[in-house]
Amino acid sequence: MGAYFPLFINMEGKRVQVFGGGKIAARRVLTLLEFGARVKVTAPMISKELEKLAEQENSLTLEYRRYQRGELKEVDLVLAATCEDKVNDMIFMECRQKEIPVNVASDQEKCDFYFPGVAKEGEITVGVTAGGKNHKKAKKVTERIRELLKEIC
Ligand SMILES: C[C@@]1(CC(=O)O)C2=NC(=C\c3[nH]c(c(CCC(=O)O)c3CC(=O)O)Cc3[nH]c(c(CC(=O)O)c3CCC(=O)O)/C=C3\N/C(=C\2)[C@@H](CCC(=O)O)[C@]3(C)CC(=O)O)/[C@H]1CCC(=O)O
Ligand SMILES: NC(=O)c1ccc[n+]([C@@H]2O[C@H](COP(=O)([O-])OP(=O)(O)OC[C@H]3O[C@@H](n4cnc5c(N)ncnc54)[C@H](O)[C@@H]3O)[C@@H](O)[C@H]2O)c1
Repeated sequence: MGAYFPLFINMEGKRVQVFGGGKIAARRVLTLLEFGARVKVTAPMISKELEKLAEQENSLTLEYRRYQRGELKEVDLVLAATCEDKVNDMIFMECRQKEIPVNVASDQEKCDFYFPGVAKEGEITVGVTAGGKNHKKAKKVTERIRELLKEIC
């Protein structure tokens, strides 16, 4: 497959539901909040990092429970980031059925969009992807761009 086109989306007020409240969810929620999204995290166990963030951020709500099949409604975007591949698959299938854009962190084949590495400084925003072919390189390039933006912006 060819490279994915970097579409820049207005996230202001968009309703994002994130399943899973661990390391990956925390990293991505932090980014989404920076762009004005309204985020709901649903998971039986939620990290301290997210709990702290929820105390400071009105746009972040936490729900301490498991995903329930058929539950999705009034949501613009879904991230499946639980540690259970089967659960992520079920979330993916429900989103497909309801035509809700979905990203499954454990399976690049089940992503309507990839989550990029994000470097942001003032009005400049850069999104980085290696198209699912090299996550570590995407991370390295993002870190270098962050340094560069700090220097020149
Ligand atoms: C850019 C970044 C954004 C972010 O996540 O915030 C990102 N992955 C990052 C890091 C990273 N990811 C992984 C490792 C562990 C080391 C390794 O495996 O090499 C590390 C390195 C680390 O964390 O140090 C593991 C991993 N990742 C995916 C799978 C499943 C699969 O490939 O099928 C698995 C195996 C899971 C497992 O089996 O357990 C899938 C995806 N990860 C993506 C994005 C999407 C496009 C990827 C691309 O552009 O190439 C894509 C395709 C879909 C999506 O999730 O959107 C962020 C770097 C930026 C930053 O850190 O600033
Ligand atoms: N895309 C990426 O960049 C990337 C990188 C590393 C790992 N991963 C994948 O992302 C996923 C999450 O990784 P992590 O390190 O954040 O895991 P983690 O163990 O830190 O967190 C897992 C979370 O899933 C929740 N969970 C478990 N069952 C659930 C259910 N039925 N409903 C809702 N939530 C449920 C747990 O309560 C916990 O909050 C894994 O599948 C991992 O393979 C992706």
